[in-house]
Amino acid sequence: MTKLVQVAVAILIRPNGEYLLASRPQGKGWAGWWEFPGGKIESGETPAQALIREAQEELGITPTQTQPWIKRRYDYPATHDAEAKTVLLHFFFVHAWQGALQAREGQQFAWQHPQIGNVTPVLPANAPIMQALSLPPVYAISNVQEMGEPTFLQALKRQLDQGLQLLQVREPQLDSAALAQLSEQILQLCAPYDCRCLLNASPEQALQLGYQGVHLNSQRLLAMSVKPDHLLVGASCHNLEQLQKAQTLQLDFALLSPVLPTKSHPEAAGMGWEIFEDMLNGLEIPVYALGGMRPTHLAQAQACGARGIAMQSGLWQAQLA
Ligand SMILES: Nc1nc2c([nH]c(=O)n2[C@@H]2O[C@H](COP(=O)(O)OP(=O)(O)OP(=O)(O)O)[C@@H](O)[C@H]2O)c(=O)[nH]1
Ligand SMILES: [Mg+2]
Repeated sequence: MTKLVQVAVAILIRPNGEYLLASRPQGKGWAGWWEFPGGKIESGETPAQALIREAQEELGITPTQTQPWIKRRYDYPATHDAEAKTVLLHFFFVHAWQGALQAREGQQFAWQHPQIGNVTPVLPANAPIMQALSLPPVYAISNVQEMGEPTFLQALKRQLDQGLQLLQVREPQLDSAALAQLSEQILQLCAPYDCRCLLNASPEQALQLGYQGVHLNSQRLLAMSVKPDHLLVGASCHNLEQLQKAQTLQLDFALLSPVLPTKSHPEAAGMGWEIFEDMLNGLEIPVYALGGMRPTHLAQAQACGARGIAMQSGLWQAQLA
């Protein structure tokens, strides 16, 4: 049996989503590969304590604002410069720190744009983490049906000004002419911003109306056999079977709902955070929590391993409060 190594990993992240990678120094296994700063948890240490110590030792900084994220297990084979081992990686976001970055182990640093990583090779255990980081923490869902078009468009503009980067247009009440007209307005409003829009419909409809992505409901997900080309693809899931299907198809992300009870689906009880966390354990596809979410739930969702939260009324209402 290979040994299990527990590791604390620091994702230094800037408000615009850029994150820091470092090259593994000569003399360590997998030298030259890119990784997040971090290292082995010593006996008697919590993962959060190890995170601070490793940041001080490797980077000369002290994290002041941290947030636990995904835990990930990975089996490394033996290589020319390292023995076989299984790692349990405890990823943390580090949003703020004291001190200036220093390469205390002779490593190189590279800040990465979330959608345009430009250093390779990155340690293989990190591939799903980079996929998740290419998506923003908040996924908005439109609500023209309840708010009316002018109020919704105003609220959308305010969210775009505040940095919204991912939007699902979901208006099943509209006929195709009304949907085309609304889509044109939304896409025009979003165009100057760094915000990707997905249509909740078929991939053909999404492409035809000029969207960058499609959001599949669970029925469309189950009927699909290959990921549609040329689109960012998300899917709504309500159980493990659907999550696994989304992962097998290599979709870009999934939603899992309902986590908490919600006004839009009053008949459904929420699964709660514990079951939500269990369902995400071991999955590689990025997942957003949906159902009763408000902006204040983000840290809780991420501590369960989610990429972030998806919100409909919780988002548009938050800014009116
Ligand atoms: N730091 C770090 N380690 C990672 C990442 N991804 C990943 O699989 N690992 C693995 O986790 C383990 C961390 O070990 P490390 O070499 O950084 O440990 P350390 O800083 O305590 O140094 P040491 O070698 O002096 O004990 C390695 O097996 C490494 O391959 C990552 O993004 N960052
Ligand atoms: Mg290290």
